[in-house]
Amino acid sequence: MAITHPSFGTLDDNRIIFFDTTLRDGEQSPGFSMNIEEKLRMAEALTDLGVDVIEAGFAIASPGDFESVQEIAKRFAKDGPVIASLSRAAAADILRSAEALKPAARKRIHIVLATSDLHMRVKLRMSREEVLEAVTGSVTLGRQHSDDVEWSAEDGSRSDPDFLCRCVEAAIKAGATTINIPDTVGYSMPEDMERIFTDLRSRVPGADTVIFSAHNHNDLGMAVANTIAAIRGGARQIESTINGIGERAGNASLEEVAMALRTRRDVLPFANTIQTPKILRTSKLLATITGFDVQPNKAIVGRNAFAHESGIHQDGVLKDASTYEIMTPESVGWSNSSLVLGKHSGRAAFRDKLRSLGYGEIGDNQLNDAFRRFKDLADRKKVVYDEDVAALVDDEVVRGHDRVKLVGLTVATGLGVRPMATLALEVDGERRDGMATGDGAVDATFIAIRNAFPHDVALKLFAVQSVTGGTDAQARVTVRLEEGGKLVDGQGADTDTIVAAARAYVHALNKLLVKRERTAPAEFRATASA
Ligand SMILES: CC(=O)SCCNC(=O)CCNC(=O)[C@H](O)C(C)(C)COP(=O)(O)OP(=O)(O)OC[C@H]1O[C@@H](n2cnc3c(N)ncnc32)[C@H](O)[C@@H]1OP(=O)(O)O
Ligand SMILES: CC(C)C(=O)C(=O)O
Ligand SMILES: [Mg+2]
Repeated sequence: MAITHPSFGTLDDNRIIFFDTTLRDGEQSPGFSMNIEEKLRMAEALTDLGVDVIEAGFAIASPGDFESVQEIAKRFAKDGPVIASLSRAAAADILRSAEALKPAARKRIHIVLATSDLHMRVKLRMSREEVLEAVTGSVTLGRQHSDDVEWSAEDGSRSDPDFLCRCVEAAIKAGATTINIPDTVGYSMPEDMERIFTDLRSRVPGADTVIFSAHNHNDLGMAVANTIAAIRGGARQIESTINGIGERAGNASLEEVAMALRTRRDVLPFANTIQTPKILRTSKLLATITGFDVQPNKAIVGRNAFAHESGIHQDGVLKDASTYEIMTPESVGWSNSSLVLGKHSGRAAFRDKLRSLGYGEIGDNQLNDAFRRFKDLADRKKVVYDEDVAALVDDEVVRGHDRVKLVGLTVATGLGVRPMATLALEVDGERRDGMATGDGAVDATFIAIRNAFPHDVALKLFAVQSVTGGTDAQARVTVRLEEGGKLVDGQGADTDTIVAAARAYVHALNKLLVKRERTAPAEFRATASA
């Protein structure tokens, strides 16, 4: 049966709404925080990917979160996806979300309140009656600020079914237009999930006037299976994240749900707006921004997702790829461009490669900067692989607003020699030089950065990965810095591991500066500096 929704109009019963929470639940995982520019970049990529709703943040959580939601709302002031902000069942939270969302063309206030006996007793210290009153009060207030209100029953899957029905009924009566039943701690089995939605839809008065939504966590590795089960039970909105990032073991991964729906249309006859060929580049952009690659065997976007090494499989794939591939690599964005890039390639080939990798919308300035860096890389590397190009362009996009830039680095090192680094930074346009010796070339480089731009932080993680194979491969370095309990990750890629390390450190430093500014009291924010 078709349903009418304030943000989407009339929706066919087989239409699945993709609600992306990479920027909210995804960002809640340690080390995954993003600055405003990075969130805007991700929001644009998610829009390009075709998601229906972007949960941009939790407006009351910090001044920075408020600003991120507001900036994303401004970016989509004329059209675009529905922009959502999370709120507890508290007036201050709801008003803060409403304020941040004001500029958006389409907005959603998302209100959450736990309904399981455990959470109500231990965490909220509220009785069932108090929770019911809070559902009614908060959703009523939400509706005074937006036609589109989502109500979530935190820990819904572990809640008493009868009480959950009463809460959902109260939320619908107060005007909620989407009802989300999260499996907050990833406890459910698929059959539980299907039953929860079937029961609610058959038992709650008014259930046929709202959209039911599933939000599954992956603590037992069931998030995607549970999401599919929820759809079978009647959920028509699914909440997921790119690469499955999120609290603890993460959320259902958007790319896995989208490809399950596409690949198994025979048993899942549903429609959605996800442009699956854009999946890989969105996944890679997130990995570049956060500094965390997915594991090689990750479904859909892992390096090995379409790789075949054993002879029998290779023989099969050579005869007909469908013997061992249930979807084509191109359908999720792995390149099918036959052009091999190298030092003799020009702008046309570079642009073609970017298009085939899904970077259709890149601006001229970014293209020119990326092309310059590509030429520089091609001088040092025989073949520039797709992964190299993606690392290089994403690096360019992510670094666009940095206050501190690495402009020069020389390192002298060797057997029996104390390594020495000499470097130049540009800080807000002003050149600063630094020089230092250290226990190793990386140590010397990091001390030289601190000499050029004094700051007091702790290095918590230093990790090196190779972007492709071979001795001329680019190294991708991740650096985690800590300041006053705040953690940030920076990333850098280069054929020279020390240069990649310096880039990663400087990237982390820039994130820290943004974080410092975002959390400083308003009167200090204009003047905050290192
Ligand atoms: C399942 C989820 O993912 S929910 C979203 C989780 N995300 C986050 O928490 C990230 C952002 N959070 C924050 O920045 C902070 O926790 C804030 C700003 C929201 C609140 O900070 P504080 O005021 O210092 O409270 P603190 O975090 O210590 O405790 C949470 C309080 O909210 C209450 N609370 C928790 N959930 C809800 C809710 N849904 N509705 C109303 N109150 C709630 C708790 O009972 C607790 O209240 P108490 O201090 O009276 O015991
Ligand atoms: C805020 C809610 C939807 C949530 O993230 C959860 O319960 O996991
Ligand atoms: Mg969650």
